[in-house]
Amino acid sequence: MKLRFTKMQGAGNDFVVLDATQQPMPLTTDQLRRVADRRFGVGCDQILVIEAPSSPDVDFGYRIFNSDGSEVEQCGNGARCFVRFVVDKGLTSKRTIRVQTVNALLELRLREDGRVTVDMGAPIFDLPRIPFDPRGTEPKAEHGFQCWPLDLGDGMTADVAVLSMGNPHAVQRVDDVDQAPVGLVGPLVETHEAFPRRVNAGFLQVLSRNEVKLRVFERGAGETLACGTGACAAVVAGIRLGWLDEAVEVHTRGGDLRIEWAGMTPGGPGLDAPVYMTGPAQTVFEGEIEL
Ligand SMILES: N[C@@H](CCC[C@H](N)C(=O)O)C(=O)O
Repeated sequence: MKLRFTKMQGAGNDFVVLDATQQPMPLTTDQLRRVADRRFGVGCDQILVIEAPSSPDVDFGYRIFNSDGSEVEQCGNGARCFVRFVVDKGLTSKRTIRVQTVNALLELRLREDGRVTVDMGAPIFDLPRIPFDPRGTEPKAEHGFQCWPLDLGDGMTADVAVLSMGNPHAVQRVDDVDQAPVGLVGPLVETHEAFPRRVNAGFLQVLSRNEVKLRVFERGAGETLACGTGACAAVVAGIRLGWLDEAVEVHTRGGDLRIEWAGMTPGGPGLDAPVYMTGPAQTVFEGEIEL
């Protein structure tokens, strides 16, 4: 089977985008892994499949697969590439687009400057919905929000704030993100037994109340140059813990993202406020692969 694809990137988080709006594209886990493989395939962190809408309330369906072939609920950088793709391919003339993921409805807006703003919806703090099972551990509370001490074995521990942006995140604060042992600690957090569906592990360095550096060891993909939902989760956690203000520039290894959340703003909408993410989205090349 020949598969036409578009290679895209958003802040260095890279994607193979497949247009399944005309006909379904049911790829097996092995085929997804092959496409994502950087030596034997095209190479990417995630595969995005764009589908016809399942209801009149949305413009498109959108499925996301990690490079290990697992299907996931949400992908922030991917959502921005999604908009660029459907606009550039002429699949829509709209500039505000509604898409259905496996568990959420997203609203995406292509801006005049070419960047994309995504309404990522409200963060989820309810532990079973993340899902996170503290297994009897007591949390440490700061400003009414909690960090959970995870035992990582061999004398290692990590204090993580846990939340979902549609997909699960565990965020830990570090003094210097460039020196943080992301490759060692990331997989231990990702597969920790407290997270029954694994988790994305974020490492957050706070530079000021409006500026942070972030690295994320992603569930099912390893460390990526940027993670959009990871940036949303890290900023929301930082705001809830009293470290950050409402609008934050997030510097990742692949580029910058702007995250805004008014969930703790006095007189604001409260914890159900949506998170807004703005950042770049670019096509890199197009091609065909024989599977
Ligand atoms: N790169 C993404 C997140 C992709 C999914 C994630 N690895 C998961 O398993 O939840 C982003 O930009 O949000």
